[in-house]
Amino acid sequence: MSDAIPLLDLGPAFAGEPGALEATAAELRRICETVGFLFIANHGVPFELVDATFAAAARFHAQPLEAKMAVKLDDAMQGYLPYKSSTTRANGLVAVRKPNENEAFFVNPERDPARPANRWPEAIPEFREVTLRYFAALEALSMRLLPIYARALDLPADYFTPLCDRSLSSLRLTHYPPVAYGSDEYGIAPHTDSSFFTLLAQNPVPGLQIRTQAGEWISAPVIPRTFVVNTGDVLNRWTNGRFLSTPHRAFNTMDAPRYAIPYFFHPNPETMIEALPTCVDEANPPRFPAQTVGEYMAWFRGQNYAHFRKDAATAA
Ligand SMILES: O=C(O)CCC(=O)C(=O)O
Ligand SMILES: [Fe+2]
Repeated sequence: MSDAIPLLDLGPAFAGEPGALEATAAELRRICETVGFLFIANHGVPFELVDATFAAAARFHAQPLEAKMAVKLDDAMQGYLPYKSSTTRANGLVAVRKPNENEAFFVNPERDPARPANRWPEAIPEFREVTLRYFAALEALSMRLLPIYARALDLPADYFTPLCDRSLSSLRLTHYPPVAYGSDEYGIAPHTDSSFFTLLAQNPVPGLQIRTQAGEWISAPVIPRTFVVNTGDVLNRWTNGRFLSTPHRAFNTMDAPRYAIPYFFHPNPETMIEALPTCVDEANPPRFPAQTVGEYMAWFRGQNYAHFRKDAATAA
């Protein structure tokens, strides 16, 4: 099953080898149109930084509940999301009623002085430095990927760059304790991501499953030193449905804790998501209403995080 999720080697394109950008973009186009999930190799992110971030996630979640509640999720969607307090409602897939069997900590970028800064766990001084360094590395990788996505869509290589250079991306550090799952229970229930794309560092503990176009759930293989990349709903809408946003879910079936450190890359909040010029024509009219990224995210978060549901109801 492992070849069901293709592997894309970024080495030649990132090295600027002649013809490599176009060849890599053509391969990315094929994968995004048919699978929506891929592994990337030679991405340039130092492995020590990935390991250090997994360690930071473990250290954060090992704290007493009281210390975690001191940095509880705020209105800017940063901080601690307690165990079983999110339900994957905005999934468009299955009626999920039970909360996810995980807890998480969200880190946001700190570049916008108008937004409140992240709140950091006081007892772990290195946590801030490590997670912000990881955030910066994945943001840099995302910006390097944009020309490949642009060429995959027959757009000028720099098309997405000014639309994504002040993104409100977010890093999630999730803890899935070992549990016996009942019916309708998941580590994280079937969902698509809201992102442009998501970069998920290869997990030493398996547990991610993706739903193929044929409707079958398959387990993602463990390929050391890669990232899993998947198209999110924003790019699915932007491409008028051409790039798939593929459903996935995760469980922890081991006896030990499982951590995941997905980075959700988003365009700038004011970027308007309406069918890209190369994804729409007379025979293929726009399928989604034009919406800014900010508007779309507000809706998505209202659906999935209990904390935001009141706001969502008033906004609706
Ligand atoms: O735990 C994983 O491997 C995937 C997590 C995920 O899909 C998410 O947080 O959106
Ligand atoms: Fe996801």
